[in-house]
Amino acid sequence: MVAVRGPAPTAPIRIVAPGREWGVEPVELLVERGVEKVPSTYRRVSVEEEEELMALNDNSIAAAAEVEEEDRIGSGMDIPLIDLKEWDESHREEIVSKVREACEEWGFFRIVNHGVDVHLMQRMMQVAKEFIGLPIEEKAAYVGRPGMISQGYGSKYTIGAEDAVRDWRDYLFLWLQPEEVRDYAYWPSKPEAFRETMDQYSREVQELARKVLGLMSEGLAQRTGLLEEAIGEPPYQKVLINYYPACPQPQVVDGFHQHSDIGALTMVLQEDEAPVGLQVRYHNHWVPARPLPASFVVNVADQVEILTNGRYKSIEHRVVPNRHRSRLSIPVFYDAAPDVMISPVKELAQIPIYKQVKFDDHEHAFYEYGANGKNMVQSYILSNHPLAQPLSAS
Ligand SMILES: O=C(O)CCC(=O)C(=O)O
Ligand SMILES: [Fe+2]
Repeated sequence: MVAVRGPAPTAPIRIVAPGREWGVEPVELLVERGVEKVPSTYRRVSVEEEEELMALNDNSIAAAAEVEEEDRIGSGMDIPLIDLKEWDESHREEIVSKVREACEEWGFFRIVNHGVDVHLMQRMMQVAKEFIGLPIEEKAAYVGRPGMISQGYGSKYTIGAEDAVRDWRDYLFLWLQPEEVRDYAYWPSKPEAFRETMDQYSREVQELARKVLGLMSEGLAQRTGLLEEAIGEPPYQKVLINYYPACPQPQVVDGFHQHSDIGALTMVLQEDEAPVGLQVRYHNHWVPARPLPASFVVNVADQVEILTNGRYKSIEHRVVPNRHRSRLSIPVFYDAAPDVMISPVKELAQIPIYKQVKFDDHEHAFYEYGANGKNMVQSYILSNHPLAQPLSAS
C-alpha cells in the first residue's frame, strides 16, 4: 500500500512501506495484541503509587480501581451551554455577554444552533470513523514524518523529549487553511467521501470560528474585529482526528495529557455515543465536557489569552480513556500564521502581563516538549509583573 496521490499536492509525495516508519507504535496495535497491563512508557502513575492508592481506597483492588476512575470523571458540574439562535438579531447582546462570561470564567463552552449543517457534522464523524477503522496497513500509508511537526497519522507528538510519557491516543493531523498549506499526500483516499467532506467541513467550521471570535471581540470592545485583526489574515486552520482506544488500565494513563491549546480558538466535535473523555479544569475540579449531539465544544486557546492580557482564559484540559470503549474527537484549530507576533492588545492591556511571542516559536515548543499544563504561557509572564511571583494559575 502506498500513499495515494491526491489532487494538487503541494509537497512531494512520500511513499511509506506499511508499518515501517512508525515514530511510535500506534496504541491500536497494543490493544489488538490484547495487552492487559499498559507498558511503562504510557504510565503516569507508578505501580507503587497505584498500589498505595488502591490499598487506601478499599481492600478490594477492583473496586478501588473503579472508584479512582469515577473520581477522574468528575462531579455533576458542566461547562456553559450557549444557544446561538438568532445571534445576528434580537439575541445578540445577550449572547455576547454569555460568551464573554464563559471566556472569562471557564475558557470553555458548548454551542448549539451555530449554523453548521448537522448532517455535515455527522458525515465528518462518519468518515473519520471509517478511516480509523481501516486496517493498520492502510493507515500506515499516511504515517507522519518522524522528527518534525508533521502532518499525517501517528501516535506521538513530541519530537524533542524522547523519554516523554506517551498518551493513549492515535491521531491523524492535517493542515487545512489557507489551502496552500494542505499536503494532500496525507489526506486519506478511503473512505471515498473523506476528502470532499473534510474540505467542506474545513470551510464551514472556519466561517463559524470567525463568527465566534467576532462575538468574543464584541464582548471585549463592543465591536467585532479586535481579535480577528490581531490574529491576522489569513488565519491558519488545522485538524486532528483523535482516536482513544479502550484501555485496560485507564486509571494510570492519559488519553491526552493536560494542556492548553496553543492557537487562538478550538472547536471540538465529539463522538455522541462515546463515553465522556474530555475534562476541563475548573478551579480544582476536572469537569467533564459531556457529548451533546449537534454541538461544538469551543475553547479559548493560548493566543487569545495573551491577546486579551489574560482576560479570556486558555484553560487546561485533558482526555481520559475508558476501560470498555474507544472514543473519537475532531478538534479544529484556528491559529495565527507562523510568523505572526502575538502580544497583549494595547486597547485591553494598560499593564501587559505577557511578553510578545512569535506563534511559530510557541507551536514548535509545544511539539518539541509535548503537552505540559500551562507551563509555556506562564513562561511568557513578564518578570516585573506582579503575576510573575507566584505564577498565576489559570
Ligand atoms: O479529545 C478531545 O475531546 C480533545 C482533544 C484535545 O484537547 C486536543 O486535541 O487538543
Ligand atoms: Fe486540547
